[in-house]
Amino acid sequence: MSSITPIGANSRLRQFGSKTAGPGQPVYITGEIGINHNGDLENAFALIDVAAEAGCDAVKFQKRTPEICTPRDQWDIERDTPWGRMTYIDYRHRVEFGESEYQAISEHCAKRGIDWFASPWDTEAVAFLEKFDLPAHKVASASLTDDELLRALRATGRTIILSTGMSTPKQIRHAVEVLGSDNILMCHATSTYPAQAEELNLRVINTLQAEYPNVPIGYSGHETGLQTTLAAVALGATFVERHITLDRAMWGSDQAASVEPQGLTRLVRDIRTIEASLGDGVKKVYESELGPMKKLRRVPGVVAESESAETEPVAV
Ligand SMILES: C=C(OP(=O)(O)O)C(=O)O
Repeated sequence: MSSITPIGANSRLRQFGSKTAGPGQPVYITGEIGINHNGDLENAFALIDVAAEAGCDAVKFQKRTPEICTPRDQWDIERDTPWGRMTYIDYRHRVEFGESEYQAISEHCAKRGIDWFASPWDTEAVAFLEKFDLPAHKVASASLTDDELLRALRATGRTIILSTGMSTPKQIRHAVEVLGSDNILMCHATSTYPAQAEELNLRVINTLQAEYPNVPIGYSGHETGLQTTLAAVALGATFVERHITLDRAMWGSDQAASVEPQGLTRLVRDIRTIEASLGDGVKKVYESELGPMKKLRRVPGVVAESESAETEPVAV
């Protein structure tokens, strides 16, 4: 059980270690390493460095217990891999990090000043991750209907990010009932790799905001390119996650739909610009507009002090 105290029922803010995510807070940006490290700790360190240098708040991994997560009839199927021909279950072990590797990852992240967390895909993986003092856990879209996993995650008391790809509104409602809404942040997602623009349906971010007013809403993107993730931020996403890779041509199922180092740097920079530009929604006349106003406005009009903030802030 964690020592983290929830910010409180009905608050739309969520704690991620020393950082806070939610409306009015900087977008919490996560570089999803997933299994793009290909089981190699040096690749993981290099990806952590890339995310830290780009200005991400966190990196994320996926943690599976291969014997639980791999259907029994798939175990013995052989496949070619960069490490030679091997059975699928051996391959699943090959790309999974154990305790000593995650200890090294913890130390490396601390050195680089970046958080890490993971999506556990089974309850043993939850127990494994609880050995580390993580800022959050994530429910992958594929796990949204796994009540046993959701209950184990709720019991940790940590912030839970719930991804909603491949899920119906009814399934999402049920998952929120199981997890409780006080400690979750929900992500809109489309679970295709790469996802097509026509199927991103970014306005669902606003649909979720309306249905879950006390839950911060974020975006977990699997598209190629960056524009649509920036659009998600403009629509009010308070959390963003994108897969990251050292090189899209590397071996592995998620590499091609991942963002490379240069793209990640641009993405973080542009998210910060967009969040600064969204403002508070209160219409006002800026000091910096007074000069141009004097030069350009033929009829000065009357601006009383009380008129400078006529509108209410827009709730996002
Ligand atoms: C697959 C994952 O998430 P999403 O559904 O957001 O892609 C994950 O976090 O492991």
